[in-house]
Amino acid sequence: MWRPEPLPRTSARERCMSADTDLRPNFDQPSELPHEPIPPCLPEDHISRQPTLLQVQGLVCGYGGKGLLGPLDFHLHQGTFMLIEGPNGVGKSTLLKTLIGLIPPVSGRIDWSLPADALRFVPQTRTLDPMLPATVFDVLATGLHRGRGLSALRIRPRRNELLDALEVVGMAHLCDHLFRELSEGQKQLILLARALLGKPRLLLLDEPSASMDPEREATTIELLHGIQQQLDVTVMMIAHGSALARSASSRIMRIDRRGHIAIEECLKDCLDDPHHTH
Ligand SMILES: Nc1ncnc2c1ncn2[C@@H]1O[C@H](COP(=O)(O)OP(=O)(O)OP(=O)(O)O)[C@@H](O)[C@H]1O
Repeated sequence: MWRPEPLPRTSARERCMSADTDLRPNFDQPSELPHEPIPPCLPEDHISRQPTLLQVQGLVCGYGGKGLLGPLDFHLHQGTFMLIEGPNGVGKSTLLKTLIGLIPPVSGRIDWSLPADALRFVPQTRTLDPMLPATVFDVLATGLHRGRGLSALRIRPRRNELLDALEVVGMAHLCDHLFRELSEGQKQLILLARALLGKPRLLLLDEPSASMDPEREATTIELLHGIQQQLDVTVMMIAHGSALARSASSRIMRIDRRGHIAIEECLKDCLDDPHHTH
């Protein structure tokens, strides 16, 4: 199974376990990074030389033609770990869904320079049908279907391949359980395993660790960080005030209550955007 090697550092879990609630961001003020950020494994000038995967210009997101967020201008380089933070209801999920085409933009441009099949979206579990009559195996198997249309019905997933994917997130023992009977944190891990099955080049995650205990959150963010660093997968992730998520990030997008964004670069040499505040 496609998976990163364990990262050569051990203190991330401790950092998360000891994360001070004072590190929670104030969205009206630039917040400080945790004291000991996870050291980047890529050379510092690596990311800025990477191709641009996404260019967003004048994007206004919203519903029924009414703007909620924006206009936004930003870009995303391959290999970036971008964290999206902001108060409840400012439109973080709306932004991700607009970027992947689930919600039409009110106005503006979204230019992807990688195929749709190279993206994987990991939604919040509460957006799923709570009565979904499927096992974990069935849910995971749908990760092999993307972009195949009706021909996906002919796919016979190999059990070992799915078990390997579950093993990566520590959930192999739940393979034959009903998905709806899992805890929210377990469901989040299954959805992450499902996304990884597709060997994505870009992962978009909507609060992937929202329902996890601190230790599982630390393991999950370490896994995502390893995937980004070692497999060159770009990550865009929404998380609420997670010190560990911030320390794993190379860019942090903060959305304020007015629907404006500020982007903080966490590696000096990826300062590729002269306009930090948009
Ligand atoms: N389908 C929809 N139609 C109309 N309004 C919607 C729809 N979905 C979400 N909204 C509204 O858009 C606003 C932003 O929602 P969104 O879920 O993007 O916020 P968020 O920043 O991700 O919040 P949270 O941190 O609580 O998850 C909310 O006021 C929400 O009620």
